[in-house]
Amino acid sequence: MGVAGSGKTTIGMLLAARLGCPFTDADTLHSAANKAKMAAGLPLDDADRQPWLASVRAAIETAQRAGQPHVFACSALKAAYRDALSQGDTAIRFVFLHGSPALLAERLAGRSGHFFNPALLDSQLATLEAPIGALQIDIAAPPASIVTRILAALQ
Ligand SMILES: Nc1ncnc2c1ncn2[C@@H]1O[C@H](COP(=O)(O)OP(=O)(O)OP(=O)(O)O)[C@@H](O)[C@H]1O
Ligand SMILES: O=C(O)[C@H](O)[C@@H](O)[C@H](O)[C@H](O)CO
Repeated sequence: MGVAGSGKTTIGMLLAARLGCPFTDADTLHSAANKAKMAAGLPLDDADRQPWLASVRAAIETAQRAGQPHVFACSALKAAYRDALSQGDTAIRFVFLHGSPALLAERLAGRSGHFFNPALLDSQLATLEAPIGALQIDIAAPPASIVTRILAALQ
């Protein structure tokens, strides 16, 4: 979890590869309307996110039925969103990727071919409710070392 540009896709894919398990990016579950809204520079609100989070929760339940580890990348910015995703299941671990606004803006500016409008970073940071008790990882390090840290902490 984390705001746009924090590396959820990059780190999540690498983590899943290291775990030898599937990876799901919640970005692939957004409706066309949500993607168009973000591309137009408008932040999603609770009502926009509700059906999307329900889809992510459904994907989590499918993964649980498969009975193997699964890595999800999802912004999950508010505590209520994380509650909707985990439904109190403590086996679902959240990894919070956090970094300075300047580094996040630099990462978003360096990325192309993505529907997310970098101008929305401020709203992402304003919406973010940092999780208490979750594993918190500084995104300044290279991806491989971030993944090594996450693996060590999750064991
Ligand atoms: N630790 C890192 N070091 C250097 N570059 C990174 C790191 N993590 C991610 N990046 C780069 O930063 C950009 C944003 O990363 P990524 O797309 O994975 O973020 P994200 O959180 O999935 O974003 P979004 O929520 O908008 O999909 C990408 O260009 C990626 O290659
Ligand atoms: O909750 C949200 O506002 C959205 O999930 C965004 O965070 C984007 O999906 C993503 O970060 C950009 O690709």
